[in-house]
Amino acid sequence: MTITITVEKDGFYEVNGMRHEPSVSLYVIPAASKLRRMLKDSKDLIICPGVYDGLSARIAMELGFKSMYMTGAGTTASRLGMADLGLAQLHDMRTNAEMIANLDPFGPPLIADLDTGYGGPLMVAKSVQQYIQAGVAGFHIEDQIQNKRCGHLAGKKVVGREEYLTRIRAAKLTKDRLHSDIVLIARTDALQQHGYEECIARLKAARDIGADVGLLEGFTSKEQARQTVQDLAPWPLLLNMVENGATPVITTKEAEEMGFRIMIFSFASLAPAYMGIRSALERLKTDGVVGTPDGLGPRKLFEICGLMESMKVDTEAGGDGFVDGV
Ligand SMILES: C[C@](O)(C(=O)O)[C@H](CC(=O)O)C(=O)O
Repeated sequence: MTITITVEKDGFYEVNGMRHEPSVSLYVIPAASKLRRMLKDSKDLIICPGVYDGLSARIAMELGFKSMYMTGAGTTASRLGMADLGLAQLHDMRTNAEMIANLDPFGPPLIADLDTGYGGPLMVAKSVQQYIQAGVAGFHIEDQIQNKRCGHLAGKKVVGREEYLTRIRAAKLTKDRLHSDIVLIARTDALQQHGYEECIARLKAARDIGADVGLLEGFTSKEQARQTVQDLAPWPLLLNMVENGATPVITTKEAEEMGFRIMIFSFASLAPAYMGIRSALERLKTDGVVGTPDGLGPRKLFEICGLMESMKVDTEAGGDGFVDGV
């Protein structure tokens, strides 16, 4: 016999088509558990557009993406106005991740960049704890030195294997201590400095400590990407697709066929934001107007940012702020 239980957004659930009032809370599934289930219960590629602020996250949600990635490069660019050179610290990253992860409690789980973990084992433990408390569903932690840089720039340096594994161990112990489902993604940037074999050795060691997913940063060819999936199978791997970076363009279809389980697109919002904002400001400079298309007024933009839901919350509570609309 098959019993189909469908949990609705309001917490009511249906068993074989009959609607029931919840006697237990079925609907507050932590994002981390959601992501873990997505990894476990299906073989589908988990596609995460890179987002870097509230608006880019809202757009990803508007389009129905099932998961998102908070880019450290984008966070650094948007919050600090600086390049991805290890300048964003735990506070910058955690506050951004927390805001994005909590925009919609029923929304897509968020994977967030945790860079190097921002220090020694104690600091890694603190960082992981803060990500868990912020509602982040998964994070990657890497082996670059603290003065790190974007994984797609030359001149990267990594710490020794043992120090890297200390970071992974600190992360794993923290998530276990807090009984969190947060998905631990072990990233290595050792390819430039030490070559492919060292990357595989590092990732295998991270896997043996209990990392859930592996990430080899900056593949230089499609063959190498495919080979890594095979060399580490059946361990799930994440592919970071940065167009015009170190890796040739790999589509979601190709990544799925290669056997990757998660794919992040770090610059999916940042690069288009640059192009869009720049051309609008150019028009302003040359024509004296921004040239915003018809229909794209404040209301439309606020609707993307939850205007209707906010009005509903106020009205349901008896507020009179929106009785005459907006
Ligand atoms: C994935 C990454 O950590 C990010 O911040 O999005 C960056 C992206 C980039 O700067 O190219 C990385 O690959 O190091």
